[in-house]
Amino acid sequence: MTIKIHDTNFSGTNGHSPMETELSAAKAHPALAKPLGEASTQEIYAELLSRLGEDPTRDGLLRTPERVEKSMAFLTRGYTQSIEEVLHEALFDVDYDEMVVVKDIEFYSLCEHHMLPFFGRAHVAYLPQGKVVGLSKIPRIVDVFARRLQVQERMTQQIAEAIEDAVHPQGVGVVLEGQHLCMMMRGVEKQSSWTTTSAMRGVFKTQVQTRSEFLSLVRPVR
Ligand SMILES: Nc1nc2c(ncn2[C@@H]2O[C@H](COP(=O)(O)OP(=O)(O)OP(=O)(O)O)[C@@H](O)[C@H]2O)c(=O)[nH]1
Ligand SMILES: [Zn+2]
Repeated sequence: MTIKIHDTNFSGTNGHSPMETELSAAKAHPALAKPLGEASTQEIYAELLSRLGEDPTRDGLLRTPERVEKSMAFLTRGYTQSIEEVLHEALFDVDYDEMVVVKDIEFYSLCEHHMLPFFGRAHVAYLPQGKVVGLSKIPRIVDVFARRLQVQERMTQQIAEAIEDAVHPQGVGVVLEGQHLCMMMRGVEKQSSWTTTSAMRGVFKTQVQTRSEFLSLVRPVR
């Protein structure tokens, strides 16, 4: 099964800034009957292990809260990064007006509904008009948005917006193909379904030929 969602029009902004994240984290969640007070993140993970029926004091689990805290910080490090930092001024004035395509960029993200991984490949293209971006910065932009709690549609749009804002090209095309563990190891338990999302901007939206060239170059296989 493949779900294709094209030109989705999510109103999401460019993710949350660290400041916004702090603010929203400070609000009490309805599931929290009592404030957690001074509990540290590691204490909360230890408590979680206990509530799952485990013994957090057994040898194998003793350092698990510490490891999970570190691992979650890595998996969500996009909240502490900005596109400006990542670009690091790697924008160059180059007189090249043919399509630039970086395809098969692997990504790993976490779905915001279950906090389970979804992962796959991103294909990114743009048609410059006087400015190009350092090639490595394109996968870096993908990672800034992947390393947050996401839905695939919003992530697709955020990547397109970031490229658009950085190089003001004639157009941008982004296709993401992902597999969601929340649909594989739980829930509907479908092992072979891939979700394809796309965001087409500028001439990638208005010119069928440009869009077709992009899609034929990336040839999503599924
Ligand atoms: N559109 C979209 N949906 C997603 C994404 N990741 C996970 N989901 C879906 O989010 C939905 C959450 O649905 P709910 O009914 O609230 O949660 P649930 O009971 O756990 O749903 P099931 O997964 O069907 O068991 C599910 O349909 C997931 O497949 C994503 O990136 N985009
Ligand atoms: Zn999910």
